[in-house]
Amino acid sequence: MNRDPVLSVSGLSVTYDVDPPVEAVRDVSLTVGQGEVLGLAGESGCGKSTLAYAVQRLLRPPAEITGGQVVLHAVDGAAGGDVDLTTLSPAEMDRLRWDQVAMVFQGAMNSLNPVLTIGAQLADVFTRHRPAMGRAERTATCGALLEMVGVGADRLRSYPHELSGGMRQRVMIAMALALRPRLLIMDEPTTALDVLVQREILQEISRLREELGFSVVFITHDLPLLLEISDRIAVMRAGRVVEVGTASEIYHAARHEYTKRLLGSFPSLTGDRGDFVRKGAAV
Ligand SMILES: Nc1ncnc2c1ncn2[C@@H]1O[C@H](COP(=O)(O)OP(=O)(O)OP(=O)(O)O)[C@@H](O)[C@H]1O
Repeated sequence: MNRDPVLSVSGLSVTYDVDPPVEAVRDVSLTVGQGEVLGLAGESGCGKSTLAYAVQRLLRPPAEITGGQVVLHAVDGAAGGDVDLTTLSPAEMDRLRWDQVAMVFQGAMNSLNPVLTIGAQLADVFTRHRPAMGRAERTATCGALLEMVGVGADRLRSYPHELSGGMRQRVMIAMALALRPRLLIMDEPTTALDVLVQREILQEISRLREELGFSVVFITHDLPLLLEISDRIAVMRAGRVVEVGTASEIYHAARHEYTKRLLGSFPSLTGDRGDFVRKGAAV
């Protein structure tokens, strides 16, 4: 399936300037299509998170982008055109983050402020990014967001400790989707949750993506999970993308030795080969 690109990463490299330097991301090129779920797989330490943080320009020293571009494409040739995120000033990037590209990371649910209600924290996104929005509309929008992720508007006045981990992670997803970003980057968003809650949240993300049409970069070391939820999968190893293919290509016809080894390391994938690839996924 051909989709218009939302994001194109080309030749991106990131080094941690320590002694000796760590080249965490090496010459990575990837595109994410509109409405696509791109899975990013690879074992711990291969550079997945560094790549995600680089795209969002959230890296801090000693990390440094040493080359490449991260282009966010314009919607249908809209004013302003394509933007290379690596060239934006911090203030320009602040405006764009959340608004166009949002991120949910593994520990996100623990980053909610314990002394503020869920409603106040959601409202803060609008106060900062949509200052013209009136109070009543803000409250209504925050309530609708909580409904959308299955938490319920009656939780607006709850404090984080009154919600389960799964619910708090849903709140973080609501926050990430608040401004209707075009791209959602999720770095192990459900890893800390039990399997049932994880599954419910993944179904919710799939449903929301269909409803709202955003694209997703989904990062995890859990390849079976990626095979189920992704349209395409990029496999990373030691900072490089070694293979990109549709979920079906990766599952049935992996070309790279490392991908085959990675597939082989999940016993559930090497027994009777079930129907792992998501129904309706691009082949
Ligand atoms: N602050 C840092 N200073 C030096 N090296 C770092 C730093 N942060 C990460 N690295 C190194 O960069 C490489 C990539 O790390 P990264 O966290 O991006 O990998 P990952 O694939 O996301 O791993 P995980 O799944 O465990 O989070 C690793 O070799 C790691 O040790």
